Amino acid sequence: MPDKPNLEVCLSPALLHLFDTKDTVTVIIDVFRATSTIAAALDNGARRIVPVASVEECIAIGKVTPNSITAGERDGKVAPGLEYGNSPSEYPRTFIEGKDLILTTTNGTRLLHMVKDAHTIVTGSFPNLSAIVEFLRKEQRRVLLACASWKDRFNLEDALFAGAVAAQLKDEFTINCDSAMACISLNADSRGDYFEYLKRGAHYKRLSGFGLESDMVYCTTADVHPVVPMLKGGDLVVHR
Ligand SMILES: O=C(O)[C@H](CS(=O)(=O)O)OP(=O)(O)O
Repeated sequence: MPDKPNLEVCLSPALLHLFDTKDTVTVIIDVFRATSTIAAALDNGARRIVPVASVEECIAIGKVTPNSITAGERDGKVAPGLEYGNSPSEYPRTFIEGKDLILTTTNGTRLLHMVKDAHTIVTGSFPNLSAIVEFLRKEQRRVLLACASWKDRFNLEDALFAGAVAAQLKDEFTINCDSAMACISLNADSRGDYFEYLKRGAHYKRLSGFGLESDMVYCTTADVHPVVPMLKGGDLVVHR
């Protein structure tokens, strides 16, 4: 019987250099809120998402891209010069269908640009949890679950999502990685009530200070946007 592929979890972009991303399927995870917003916008019909590192680049690309909107935040608030923010509820089908979303965020889009040599890069969040699990199951390739964390510091929500994925795949993959095991334990501790569990987290407290509790309810609701956002030629598009 062939060996089961490895599954590992990287808990912060600051630790990424310790992992071999070559030929992996790397799942970028930024539950609050970038990868949840990406799942929402693509499932609601965005043509593509262009993830960019800086606000300046976002504005410049927006200017030359027809039917596009510029969006993103810095430190949780809409960045000056951009039209929209990083909230999944800002992108219903009635608004985003057929448009290009040029997006820059503090943590999520930064990590997307850091992974260079993966075989495939996709983005994961609770709204597309089962779609990601099914995709990884079918791919049968080495997996890195990469947490965007918060400014390089460990965060509970990305680790919990990594645990929710790893727990479902643990019999089909080899897990010889303590961070993956720790994430699986977090997932068991949560008993599937992701929102309640994450209320204790620093990121929840910071974003609720901006009145963003409803966003966090959205971002912890499983399987409402069953898409696999995949990086192709620098854009995120729905994998079909
Ligand atoms: O908008 C968000 O949810 C965060 C903002 S902050 O870094 O927590 O202030 O950005 P993201 O890149 O989506 O983590």
